[in-house]
Amino acid sequence: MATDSNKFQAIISHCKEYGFIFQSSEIYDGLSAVYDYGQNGSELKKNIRDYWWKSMTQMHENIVGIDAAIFMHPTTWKASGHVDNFSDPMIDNKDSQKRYRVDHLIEAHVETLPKEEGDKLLAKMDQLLAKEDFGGLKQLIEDSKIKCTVSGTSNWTDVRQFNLMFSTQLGSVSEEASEIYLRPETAQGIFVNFLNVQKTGRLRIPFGIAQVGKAFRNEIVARQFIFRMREFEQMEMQFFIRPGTQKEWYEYWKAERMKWHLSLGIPAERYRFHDHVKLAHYADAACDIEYDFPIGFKEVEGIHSRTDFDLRNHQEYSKKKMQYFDNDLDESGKPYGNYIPYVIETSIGLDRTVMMVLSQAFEEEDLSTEGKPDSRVILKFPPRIAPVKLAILPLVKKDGLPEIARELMNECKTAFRCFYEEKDAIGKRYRRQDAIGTPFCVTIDHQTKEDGTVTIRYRDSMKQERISLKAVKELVDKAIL
Ligand SMILES: Nc1ncnc2c1ncn2[C@@H]1O[C@H](COP(=O)(O)OP(=O)(O)OP(=O)(O)O)[C@@H](O)[C@H]1O
Repeated sequence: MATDSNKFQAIISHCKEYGFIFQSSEIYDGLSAVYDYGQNGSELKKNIRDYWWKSMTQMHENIVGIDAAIFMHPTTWKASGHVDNFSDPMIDNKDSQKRYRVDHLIEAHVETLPKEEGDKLLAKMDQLLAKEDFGGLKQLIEDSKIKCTVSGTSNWTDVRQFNLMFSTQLGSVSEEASEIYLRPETAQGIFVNFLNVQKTGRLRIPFGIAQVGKAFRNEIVARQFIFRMREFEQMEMQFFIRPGTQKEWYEYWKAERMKWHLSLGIPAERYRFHDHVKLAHYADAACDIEYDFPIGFKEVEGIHSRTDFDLRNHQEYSKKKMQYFDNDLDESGKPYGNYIPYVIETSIGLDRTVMMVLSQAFEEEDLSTEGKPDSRVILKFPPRIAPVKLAILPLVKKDGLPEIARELMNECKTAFRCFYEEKDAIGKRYRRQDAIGTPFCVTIDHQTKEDGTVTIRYRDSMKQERISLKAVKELVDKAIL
């Protein structure tokens, strides 16, 4: 049985064993902080992505989706501030050559201290980070006698900024090639297309543009499975509003996004808001939605009031107008006229959401009865995001049972993902489905031939009942709505 402290490791092993997530290029000993999704992981991820997409676009008449390229004109990243600002303070240990993000190094040390002392240190660190006082941060690390985990020494370099963007060359001949970046966020693809979408879609403020796609960051501390990756997916939505209305829309989206999280069946006490004290260069208000992972409360989603920072800067750097004409009337009866819209952003990591859903769903149940030890590992996914919705299992491989099962398979597989299996005892087959989170199993047996009923077995309660073969599809359809 996994205790709380090793639940994280148990989830990682389970993900590998059941085809959810593998280390990238594992046969070459892997690539750090890069992961591949296997047959079940990619279905789970796709279902979460689809659920987010649908709740943003289909369920909001004033939000549309786009799919912008990963590569963008390099000036994009100057205008957005990423070339100058997208960096973290780092420090290297001279003996081990190991590089640390300063805040992570101090936070790890704080965990070894009594609470009061730790809190003081964190408060001091936050102050110095806010002032970008790198000399002060180095002093704090030295005064606190923080040691490198590899060399065990306190032989530190100065604290320096380290840009997190990956760059590469565009063009085949090296002299002509120009340096471009792999996007570190998807948001800028939305901003540069703001007018294209607004005009062609005849959209009126307030409206939103949503996008899902890969983002790349050269993260330094990268040892938390899919929580912090170098290549990951973001699901972002930029909501364009009239200047001066940002407070109410910020509150609206905070509430709306929390509703979405709760709709995943995760109880409210596993979430909390964390308001930012130190704001990013583009924001006038910001908070995170944090989930209680096995590694503690951590950010899953950010909600940011981005002002007109991005559009204004793109206007300045591109020399193209980024304005919207608002012909609604203000209080004095005049049209609001031309302005650069303000933006509220909701930005959620798809991979972190996968990790959240896995953390919430993973359970090891003790099913021992007197004298007979037994247990099962189960993933209690909400049916709508489970990789497989229905397992169809003929009791035996003969007597016409596989034929009936195949017929059911043909009826259901166009509507949702099913899994067909004839091999092994039925109990074993049920357990394998529990381990990948299949909410329903249906067994076709000899009685099916007589009265057209099947046994349906529910994953969470393990209860079984007989229902009509004809009712199976509708039952699953309803559960995944
Ligand atoms: N390296 C990463 N790996 C996986 N997901 C990430 C990573 N960086 C960011 N995300 C996801 O993208 C979302 C929005 O990105 P944002 O720039 O706000 O993150 P962040 O504040 O830099 O995150 P963190 O403080 O954890 O580095 C985050 O809430 C997170 O879910």
